[in-house]
Amino acid sequence: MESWIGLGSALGSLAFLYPMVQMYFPQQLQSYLAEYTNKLFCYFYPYIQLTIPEYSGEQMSRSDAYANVESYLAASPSVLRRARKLKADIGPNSKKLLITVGEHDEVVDELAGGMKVWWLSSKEWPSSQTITWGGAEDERRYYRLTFHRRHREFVYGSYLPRVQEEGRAAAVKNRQRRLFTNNPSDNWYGYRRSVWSHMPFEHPSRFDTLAMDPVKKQEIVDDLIQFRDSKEYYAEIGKVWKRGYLLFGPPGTGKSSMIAAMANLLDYDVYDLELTAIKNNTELRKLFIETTGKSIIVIEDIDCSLDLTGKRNKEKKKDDEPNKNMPPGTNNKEESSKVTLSGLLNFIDGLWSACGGERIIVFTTNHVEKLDKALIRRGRMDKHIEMSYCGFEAFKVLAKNYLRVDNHHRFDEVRQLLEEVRMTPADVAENLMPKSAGEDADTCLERLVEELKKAKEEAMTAAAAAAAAEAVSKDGAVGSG
Ligand SMILES: Nc1ncnc2c1ncn2[C@@H]1O[C@H](COP(=O)(O)OP(=O)(O)OP(=O)(O)O)[C@@H](O)[C@H]1O
Ligand SMILES: [Mg+2]
Repeated sequence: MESWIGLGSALGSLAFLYPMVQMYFPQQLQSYLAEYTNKLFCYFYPYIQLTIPEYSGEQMSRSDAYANVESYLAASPSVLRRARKLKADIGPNSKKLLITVGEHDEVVDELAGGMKVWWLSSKEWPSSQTITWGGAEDERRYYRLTFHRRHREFVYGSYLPRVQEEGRAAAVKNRQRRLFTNNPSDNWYGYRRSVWSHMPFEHPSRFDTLAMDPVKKQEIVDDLIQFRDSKEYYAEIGKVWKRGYLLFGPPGTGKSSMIAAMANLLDYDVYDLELTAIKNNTELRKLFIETTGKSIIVIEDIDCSLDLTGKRNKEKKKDDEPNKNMPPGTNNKEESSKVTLSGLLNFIDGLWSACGGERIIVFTTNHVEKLDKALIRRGRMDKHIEMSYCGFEAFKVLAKNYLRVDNHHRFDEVRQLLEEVRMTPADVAENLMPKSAGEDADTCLERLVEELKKAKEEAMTAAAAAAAAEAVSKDGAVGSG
């Protein structure tokens, strides 16, 4: 079988005769010759060759199809075993060494039913003497797939889509996850500028280290996994494959930690969207379009983002009034963000998210009551999660995590106090963390109990003071009445 392919290549190399044919034969004879040579070629050579170049399109950007084949071959041990030349590289977004078929080598992929296809990894240099930036980009790498004509339907309809899908999945598994932050729009244009900056995402938070009610936690984990695995379901019901989460609660209750745990669970990238750095809805749209699938788009402290809440609207009105401290002619309106509620709603709704699926959008806030109802209605923010003060179950997770203890004689006391006092998981965690090598679980739990008692006393004193103030104001009201 391989000898047929060799023959094909040999016949292909007869192409050098073509200029001679052009020179000595009239036009019509030339086309006859071309047609019959082609027929003769097909008669002797029943194989089809399909080339997937590394760079394609007007922008000459790296082709996803090429990258997927590369990952597919790297993830197929039976194919790789037959390679004589291998190459190893850490790709732009990968965290592991990718070992795949080296250049000028050909491997065979044996499929069910004794069917075979051949992958050649190769490269060529452009014939024209054009000058380009950088040396390596001059080489044009490509994969060439060879298969028998009679397998054409199978290759186009099943094999190639499978190669792409498996390659993509392997690349996702191997990729270094990233944390993106939006650049100010003044930096968006020019050589190699981009709307997002990124760094490796290496936050250690996981669901098993997250302190919260275990039933609630399990419900969230199930919901996320259900979302991740529901590609077909979303397509079936005609819904964009996205889900919105609203995390609300006081500072230090684990909202940001929960987002990191979500990203780690699902293996998604995180886009941290700073709304105040965005000038208008058009910029917001551009940012969204430039996000990729398998990602969590986060807007932290949404109540502090301009124009979205009642309070901010009032502040905006104040901004619109002329500022006496600014020179005449300058407009402080320009300084304020013009991202509007409707812009943000469009951003979350189907309109712009139609450009791709598998995205989770998370808003966090300390003041859920301040948010516009339109923003957080179901369908936009599908799941509302309250992160609250530390309960006993949440404390047990922290004790296990920070002190490696499942049980302790102090636990009953802690349970009692946590029912009476409100303390955030961040504060509980801080008290549980050993401050020196000599501190053991006893010391840390004792410190926590002391702090809880202190907080209880403070709360009682504050309550008594508030009651006294109320009594005074009531007396005053009665007296004046
Ligand atoms: N529920 C929790 N489980 C485990 N650790 C927590 C939890 N809540 C807070 N912490 C600890 O406290 C620190 C601060 O928590 P985090 O940043 O997640 O709070 P937050 O709710 O996002 O606060 P803010 O509203 O101020 O942004 C974390 O680094 C983590 O160590
Ligand atoms: Mg936070």
